[in-house]
Amino acid sequence: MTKSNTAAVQPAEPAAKNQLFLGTFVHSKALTELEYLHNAAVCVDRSGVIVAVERDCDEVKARATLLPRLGWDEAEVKLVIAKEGQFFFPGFIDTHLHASQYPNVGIFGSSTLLDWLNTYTFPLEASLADPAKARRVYSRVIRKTLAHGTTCAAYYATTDVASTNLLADLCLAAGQRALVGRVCMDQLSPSYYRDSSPESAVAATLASIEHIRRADPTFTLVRPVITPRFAPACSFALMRQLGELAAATQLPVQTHISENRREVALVAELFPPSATGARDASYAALYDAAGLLTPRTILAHAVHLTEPEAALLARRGCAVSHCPCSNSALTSGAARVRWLLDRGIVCGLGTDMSGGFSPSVLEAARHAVLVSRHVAMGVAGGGSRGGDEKAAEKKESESESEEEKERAKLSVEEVLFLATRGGAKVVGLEGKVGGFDVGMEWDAQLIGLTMVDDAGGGGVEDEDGDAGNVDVFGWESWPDRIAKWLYNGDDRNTKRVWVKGRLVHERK
Ligand SMILES: Nc1nc2[nH]cnc2c(=O)[nH]1
Ligand SMILES: [Zn+2]
Repeated sequence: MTKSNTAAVQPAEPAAKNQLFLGTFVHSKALTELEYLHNAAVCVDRSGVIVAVERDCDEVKARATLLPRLGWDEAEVKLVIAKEGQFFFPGFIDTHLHASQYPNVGIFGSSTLLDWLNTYTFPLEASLADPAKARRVYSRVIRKTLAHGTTCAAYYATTDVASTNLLADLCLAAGQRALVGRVCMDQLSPSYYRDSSPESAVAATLASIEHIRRADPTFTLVRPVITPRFAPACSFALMRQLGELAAATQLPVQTHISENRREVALVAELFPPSATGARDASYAALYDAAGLLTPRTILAHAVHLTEPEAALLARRGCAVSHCPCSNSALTSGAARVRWLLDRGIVCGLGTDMSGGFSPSVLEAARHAVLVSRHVAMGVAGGGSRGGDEKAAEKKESESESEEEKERAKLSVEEVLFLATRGGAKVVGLEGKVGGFDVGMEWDAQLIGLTMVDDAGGGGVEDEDGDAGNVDVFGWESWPDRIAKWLYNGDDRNTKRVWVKGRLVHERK
């Protein structure tokens, strides 16, 4: 068994004190609805669990009635107040990103998926077998994503077990919730970056699972995730063995599906149903034949799925990670999120660094809005479809009513749902994170927007000269403020971030 190059790091300590948060809280109530709690109080106990949500409650009232009701000694309570222009929002959940590709963010030229992997991605990932480099990269990606409000991330590491384990250790130490996957791939990649057999890939996966189990025995913060890279890079024997491992361990699975048209064609060519027993030559049927479609499976992209494939995913209870920045950057196509949701498929958002060019889920959310507009405009295909298909699609989109096209558009509320509660469901944490309900854990961010003062300045927010892009003049409604944040916000607006009640990032 491969040893980690670090001693196991203990899980992050919970917050030392009970905490009282006061101010405005905004979270998703449903897919299309944000709830605004003004002058509210949220109490979070030492274990990081929300034990009370009280409306119309200022500090005086909280001290007089709320804290005594909870039996909390007020001297022992840490108080956090959102100021004017600030609000608490659930932490973001990035349902798909490659920690190992972080150094390449923004570097993709005009490549598309298959040449991008060979040119940019495999060499970088392979180089992270160097423990010092892995530590530098992984420490940075955790700090960077936390600074953007990502409280939970579904990470791909690399094929290297020691550095995969290090990523898990570093997440625990930093207090970031994470799914950490050791990447499996035994074909069609360079010889310097490939598992030598299905058995060695499974053994390496088990080694990483056992390491994470030792480091966080209850998987409270960090969980292993079984990670076949994608079908073209895995033999059917490997996919099947990983499917069996998923069944035996009940662990989550993450992989990619139908991202790019050439990839889809390659899958059909590499895996004829006669060789796999799949019901047809589709990508989804192949994964199903391997036992990889489970209610704990996260499938990134799903851009080019067919109707029967979507029905199969829905039947198996799989979730989709929509990665709009990546799909646009690599010219993969425009995923039809409304279409997926209409078919009962759970969706969340992924940055897919470094196919995606940004570590920010907020960026992914605004691109999800824009990509949905492209779907509405009938430019869903992208990539390399043939003439006949294009013509068929044109006809189809012309026959859709204006109303139907309009439905493809995602709203501000919807993409923020996908970034929080939707993502929580994708990673198996529904009811635990993603909102501010009693019984959920305090994974949250304090967002600050710049309140423009009478002289047209940015008040105290401007003191450091780096207050961000979001100016609020005071006449905006709360939905207007949220829209301004969605379209113009960045990490400068993310003032503080908590995971399970523990402060894990503070913008100085
Ligand atoms: N976007 C993306 N797609 C993939 N398909 C297989 N590997 C990858 C990857 O690293 N990124
Ligand atoms: Zn990916």
